[in-house]
Amino acid sequence: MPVSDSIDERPDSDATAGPSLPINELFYSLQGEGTLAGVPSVFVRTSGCNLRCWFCDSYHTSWEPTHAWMSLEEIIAEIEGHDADHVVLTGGEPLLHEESVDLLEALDARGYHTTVETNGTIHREAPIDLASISPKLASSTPTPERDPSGEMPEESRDDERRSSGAMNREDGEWAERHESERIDMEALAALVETYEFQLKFVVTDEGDMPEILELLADLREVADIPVRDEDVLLMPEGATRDRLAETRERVANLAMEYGFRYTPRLHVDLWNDAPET
Ligand SMILES: C[S@@+](CC[C@H](N)C(=O)[O-])C[C@H]1O[C@@H](n2cnc3c(N)ncnc32)[C@H](O)[C@@H]1O
Ligand SMILES: Nc1nc2[nH]cc(C(=O)O)c2c(=O)[nH]1
Ligand code: SF4
Ligand SMILES: [Mg+2]
Repeated sequence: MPVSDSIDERPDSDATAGPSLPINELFYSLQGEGTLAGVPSVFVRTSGCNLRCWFCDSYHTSWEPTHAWMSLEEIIAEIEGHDADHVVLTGGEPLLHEESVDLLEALDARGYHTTVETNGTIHREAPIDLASISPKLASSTPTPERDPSGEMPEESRDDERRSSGAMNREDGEWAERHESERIDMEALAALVETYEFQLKFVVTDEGDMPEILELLADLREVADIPVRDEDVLLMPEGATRDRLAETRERVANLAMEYGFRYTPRLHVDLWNDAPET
């Protein structure tokens, strides 16, 4: 299935109105993750993703995408309505959309610092100040066992999802495609070579570590710039406070053991899984 199938077409009436993007939410918050954690930022969340992580905390951009089409002018006007000089472009997978490049160029021209949150499978040339890359490990694959009635915390269950056509993790429909697309070493190397970057791995337990080490070894082999251990961040898996309470100390200990950084999920600590946070 082509990636664009997960997103409805741009409305005809917008065809002459210049570039637009499918926007799931746009809000002001603190950067919750990574080296810029705590920095007041405007978040622009595009809809649509080429992957389907079973744990995705942005379900309505991946498994069941919803959005409003917004022109770049409308997006920029909303961003300028907030008193921030950092913008985080996220998703879904924001680099699926070539119009994300237009948006980043417009933001750069206005002097904003831009972070792009990406799964690392797509490289585009754009004025990106920080590429926040989160390559997906095998433990993200939506196998039939990893479904909301299993490992997901109770409060993230959503009966509506089950009755909707999009709720197809149980039959493993996406497992194969996710598994084959989740790592693109060429795109990953191009991203780290082009941009200031951080590699932010979602970790549940020790079982994730061999794959991280292997991926880093492969990347260091092909990339023509150094990838330092301090560029590598371990982030506990958890879309809710309750789930993070189970994972974060274990992941913090793994960061110390392996000499990588730990990143909290400040927004989850502060606001749990509330939208627009
Ligand atoms: C929703 S994703 C959007 C950007 C891009 N698709 C990606 O995966 O990097 C934003 C960030 O949330 C992380 N994330 C998503 N669900 C998570 C969860 N349940 N626990 C921890 N991190 C999660 C992703 O790994 C990524 O770093
Ligand atoms: N506060 C806050 N910080 C974030 N950093 C990355 C996020 C994302 O979803 O990409 C995110 C988010 O959703 N909220
Ligand atoms: S790659 Fe990002 S947006 Fe896509 S399903 Fe995974 S966590 Fe969600
Ligand atoms: Mg988020």
